[in-house]
Amino acid sequence: MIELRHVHKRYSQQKDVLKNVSFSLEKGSMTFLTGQSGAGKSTLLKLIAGLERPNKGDVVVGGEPVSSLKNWELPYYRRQIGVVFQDHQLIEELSIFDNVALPLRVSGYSDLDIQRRVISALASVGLADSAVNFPSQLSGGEQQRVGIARAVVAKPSVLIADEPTGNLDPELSTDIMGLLHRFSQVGVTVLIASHDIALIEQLGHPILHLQGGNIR
Ligand SMILES: Nc1ncnc2c1ncn2[C@@H]1O[C@H](COP(=O)(O)OP(=O)(O)OP(=O)(O)O)[C@@H](O)[C@H]1O
Repeated sequence: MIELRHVHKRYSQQKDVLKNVSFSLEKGSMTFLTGQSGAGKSTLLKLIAGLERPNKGDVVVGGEPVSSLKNWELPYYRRQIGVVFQDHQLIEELSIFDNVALPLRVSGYSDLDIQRRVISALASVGLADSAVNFPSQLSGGEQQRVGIARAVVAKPSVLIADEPTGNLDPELSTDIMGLLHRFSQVGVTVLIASHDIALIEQLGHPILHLQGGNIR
């Protein structure tokens, strides 16, 4: 489902961030990505999301050669990728409903479709009753759930999360990881960058460790 073949990445004149990285992830798998600060975790996620291009090698997602898509093709490709950030990046002035609806509105979905999908996405993260609230009325863990609802509302085939529990306490972190796992169980391929070694070792999913530009 996600395959990296001999991927190299460097930014401008810097040293290589990723050197000859190859791996593949099955559809419906859940995998963690670890590594020290600066190891290249976010860079690797951005390559999969089509937000950066490799200098060498191929990134293939769902059979699509992402690294060779033309710039005008990338926005269409990105619609199948859900992204969850550490700082959930909700818009304070918009209701929870409107925050989750945003990617659908940008993609031109009908109002009826938006209504149906947003309520279903909020229900999938246990927040169907919070649609009319605003972000500041929710706890940190609930706000992160809204971020996940927004990431899955367009039914992506891939969900990538960059430190999704970085600002949460251990109990809420376990909840969020459990929620992400539920999406993998219905066929979404999930890749999560995390520093939280203790938590991810306890969860028992495969771990890719980035060190010195390679997967160890
Ligand atoms: N847009 C950019 N331009 C130049 N250098 C960059 C850019 N993005 C990242 N880098 C550099 O690439 C390296 C890897 O960064 P990246 O953010 O991928 O690491 P990370 O493992 O996600 O780190 P952290 O855990 O601190 O978020 C770092 O040295 C960083 O400074």
